[in-house]
Amino acid sequence: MRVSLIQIDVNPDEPGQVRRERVAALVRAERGADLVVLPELWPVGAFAFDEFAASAEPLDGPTATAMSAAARDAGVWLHAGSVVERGTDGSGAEALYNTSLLFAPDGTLRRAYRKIHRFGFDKGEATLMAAGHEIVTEDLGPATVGLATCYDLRFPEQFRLLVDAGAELLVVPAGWPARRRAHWSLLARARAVESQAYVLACGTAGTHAGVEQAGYSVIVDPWGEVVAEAGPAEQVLSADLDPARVATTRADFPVLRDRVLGLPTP
Ligand SMILES: NC(=O)CCC(=O)C(=O)O
Repeated sequence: MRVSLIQIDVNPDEPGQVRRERVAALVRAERGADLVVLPELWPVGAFAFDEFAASAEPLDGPTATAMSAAARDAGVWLHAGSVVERGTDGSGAEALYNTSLLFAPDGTLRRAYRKIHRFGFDKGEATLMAAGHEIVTEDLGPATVGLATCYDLRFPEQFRLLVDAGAELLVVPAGWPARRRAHWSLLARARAVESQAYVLACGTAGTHAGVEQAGYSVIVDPWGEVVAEAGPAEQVLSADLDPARVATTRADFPVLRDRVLGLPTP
């Protein structure tokens, strides 16, 4: 199974429509891959909080439309990273979500995942966006993917639920800052080891809203070994994966079988 992670440089001087067209061309160039992955909030920048509202779009907005066409033209599954989604909350009030979009090779939007853990504590994304509540997986044929976004990487309980739902490839688009790059690399490997699954962690490059991005997108195998790692700049990171290794790793070293569910709380 061929996967390509496109680590996009989010440059605030590049107009949104220009970036969409540029990224669509990069996706089309990955014809032959099975799965292409883009980072978190690449149309606006994960830390460009002041621009979230203005850049918000519905699930059939300009980014989704461009990415649907690119997936279809390339004939690939496309995890198009995330967009600021303009949606509604449970009461029908308008709300923004950090929503990842997964397109099938025919261009249909197959899954939308609203980020569960919002970053920023009491500011930024955590106050501007509403939280998702749904664990999302999708069977791509060669493997089942489980979706998480950036800060979710710090919450192993979400990854347990993804594994329970059948995930073999954990796809994590991100806009991770350079100053916490060590956490990014460590957590990507930790989630792979504990899940005995591939982790495809795709970040951004460049600096936006004064926040230097880490880059260093990484593909980790079910044993926790790094299969491929990007540098700090814009880059396409590709690798051939063997999804059967998930089952063999879990069978040969069956730690997931030894989980004790329902441990008593202190
Ligand atoms: N966009 C994010 O979720 C940033 C997460 C982050 O910076 C961190 O977990 O550290």
